[in-house]
Amino acid sequence: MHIKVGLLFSLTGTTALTEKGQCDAARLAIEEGSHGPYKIEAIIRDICSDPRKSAREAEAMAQEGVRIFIGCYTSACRKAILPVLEKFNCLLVYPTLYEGQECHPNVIYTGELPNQQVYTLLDYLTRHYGKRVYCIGTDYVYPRETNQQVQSFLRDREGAVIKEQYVPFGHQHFQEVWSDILSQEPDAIFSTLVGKSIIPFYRDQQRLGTKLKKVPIFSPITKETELEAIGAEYGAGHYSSASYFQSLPTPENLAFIRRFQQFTGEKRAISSVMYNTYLGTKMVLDTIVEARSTNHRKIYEHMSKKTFETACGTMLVDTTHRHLSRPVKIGKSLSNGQFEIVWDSERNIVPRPFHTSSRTYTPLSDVVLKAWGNMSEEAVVAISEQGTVIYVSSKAEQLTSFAHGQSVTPAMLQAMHQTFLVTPYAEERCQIYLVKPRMAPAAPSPTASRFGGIQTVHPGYQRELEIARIAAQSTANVLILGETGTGKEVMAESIHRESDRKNGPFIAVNTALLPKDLIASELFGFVDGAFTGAKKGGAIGKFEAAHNGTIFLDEIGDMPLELQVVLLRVIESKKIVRLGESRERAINVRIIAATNRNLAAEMVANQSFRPDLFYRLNVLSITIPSLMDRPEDIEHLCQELIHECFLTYGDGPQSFQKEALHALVHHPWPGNIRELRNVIERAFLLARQEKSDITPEHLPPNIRNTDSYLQQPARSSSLKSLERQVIEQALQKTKSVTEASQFLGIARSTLYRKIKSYY
Ligand SMILES: Nc1ncnc2c1ncn2[C@@H]1O[C@H](COP(=O)(O)OP(=O)(O)OP(=O)(O)O)[C@@H](O)[C@H]1O
Repeated sequence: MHIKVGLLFSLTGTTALTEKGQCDAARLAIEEGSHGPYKIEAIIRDICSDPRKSAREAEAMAQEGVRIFIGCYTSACRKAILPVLEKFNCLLVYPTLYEGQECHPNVIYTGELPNQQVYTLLDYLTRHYGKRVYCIGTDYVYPRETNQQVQSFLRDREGAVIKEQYVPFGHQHFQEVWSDILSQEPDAIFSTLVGKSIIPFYRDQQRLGTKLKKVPIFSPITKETELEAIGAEYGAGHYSSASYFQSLPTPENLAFIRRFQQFTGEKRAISSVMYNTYLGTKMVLDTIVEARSTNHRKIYEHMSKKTFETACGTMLVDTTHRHLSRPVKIGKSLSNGQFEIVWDSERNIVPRPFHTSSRTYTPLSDVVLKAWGNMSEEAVVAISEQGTVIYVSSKAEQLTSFAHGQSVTPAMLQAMHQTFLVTPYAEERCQIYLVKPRMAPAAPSPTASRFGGIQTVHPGYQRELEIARIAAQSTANVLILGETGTGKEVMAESIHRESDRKNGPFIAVNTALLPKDLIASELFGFVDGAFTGAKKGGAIGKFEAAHNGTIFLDEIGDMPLELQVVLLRVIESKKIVRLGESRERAINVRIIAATNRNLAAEMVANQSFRPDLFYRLNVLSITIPSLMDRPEDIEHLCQELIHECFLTYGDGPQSFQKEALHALVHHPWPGNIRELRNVIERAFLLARQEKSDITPEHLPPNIRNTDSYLQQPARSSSLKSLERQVIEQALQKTKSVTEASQFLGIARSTLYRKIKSYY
């Protein structure tokens, strides 16, 4: 089958300097590929850097049956052909770095986006040269849009664009611009000049003397091809960023350079726009062969499931944004026209075509991180997408020796994970790590505290057990707080068993599991005919059933408001009224309530819990720490749980292999003891069948491999949840919203708004 591919490049015109090389790169990909049953014919049209000509040529080619286009260097040319792509159902491979803000269903973008290229460059610039930047660009959409992002990036880092200057396409005289730059004394220049203007701009700097030479030019555009045109001696000492540089020493790149130079018969410079064009053409042609289709939707569907091994690392098409997730490097130009790599992301940077703010945190988030860093037992480190430390708490500084502004390599991260217990929080533009020293798992020691069925060596939890002991000796209502699966019900039952009521009933009710309209009848009972469907003869409720004993109200935060009023009355009057009856019945019941939510914060946020009921229940409050916060308890819990399994099943393993226990102790256990229990029971049954001890092979892979942290999902997915935890802690530690807002260092109104957004 014959497929015509339209190559839309400027072979004349101001941007021909860059686009000729792109055209050659596309031709190489077409020539050297093996295209199965397809014969690929390249049709080349010179679009002369002219948007109207681009649209005319594209339309004419589409009428001749072209459905795949490659090229359109400037955004103006790309935008001009979009209606043609839509009209004829065509696909454009757009292989050029650009300003983003687009995700067109007929385009696949294989050039770099500002978040991949410009932010990395600016990050490097501000770290090495300063924060006052002079922007110079050609007057069209790419430079203007990009400079808005530069403005925002610098503003977020207390820097500034001291001037934005634009010149028309093809502008050649830069003396005035340079004297202006000289008078402004910037720390660096950010250039988005394209085409022929680049040559005099760089040359004039050299000519105008040594003072100017000291100001480095950072440009996403000026690469090997442009340096070749400028003259390498004029272009040394400046910076650019991209996935690809000709100087990359990978075998794939060396082979690519050889093939390219053989193909063109010239020993000429190769730059990233050329490689991105080669890559985009190859990706689309390989996909056409695989998908057996030239339909743009099918091509994208196939492409977005694949990874592509390239001369600069593995890349993949982002399934939502049609751009490439890619590694990025920063190069400093040398006097031989090549770039020395001075920074490498060493991992892919995901594409974010739509610019919001480059800022990693909102001001509140900064405060939250600081508050978290100050009050938490954990050390806190935040690392930007570009691999720079953007926040490090003082604890983290001591523990990890990371410093603010430092570049962190994957090897350094790996070392951190191996040395410490690390919980990663994936944030949109950064990773936050909560870091703790790995504690040697302590066997229950003489210092272990026991209360009912609970044993702990964790000092914080031991203090909570003291409160539980006081609760057992009193009749006060108790509120138990803790994440799901931490053992709130076990705690409630232990209080009951240790109290004078131990011979009375212990009745547990999970309000969240009851249908809303049945909670009242379940709790307070009902008489014959009280409501449609009511059981004949009526029934007593849980309160009456718990008479002279304890009622455990789990998930109390889910109780509807109207029932909270009734519960409050019951607590105050110590009497209940069955549904359908007016007679009051005296009851003697101790109430223990539990929740994994923050009732105090919910009261403030949306009044979904009555403060008077909260204070009635919260006479004594016990907080159960999550298992992640008390790893020293895990080993004895494992021993207890395996023993329990042994008693249940009558035979089976009674111990763990050392490696298995090590893996269990070092897992973060987001599901707490409930998850630990399930894992141990499963491992017990597998080992029992093999008549062996529990070994790592009996554990699920994510637990077995303690170093598999890179694959582990972050325990919490967003900074928002971290922020929420900090705010909840602040509300718990303080007596009012005003005090909490002072503690956090934010306005009271901001705190109210934040709380409202969580619930
Ligand atoms: N100290 C403990 N020793 C052994 N097993 C425990 C202990 N604490 C809790 N468990 C077990 O962990 C599981 C969860 O406990 P429990 O139901 O008390 O947690 P919870 O905090 O009330 O959970 P949820 O919030 O989901 O209601 C149960 O299987 C329980 O037997």
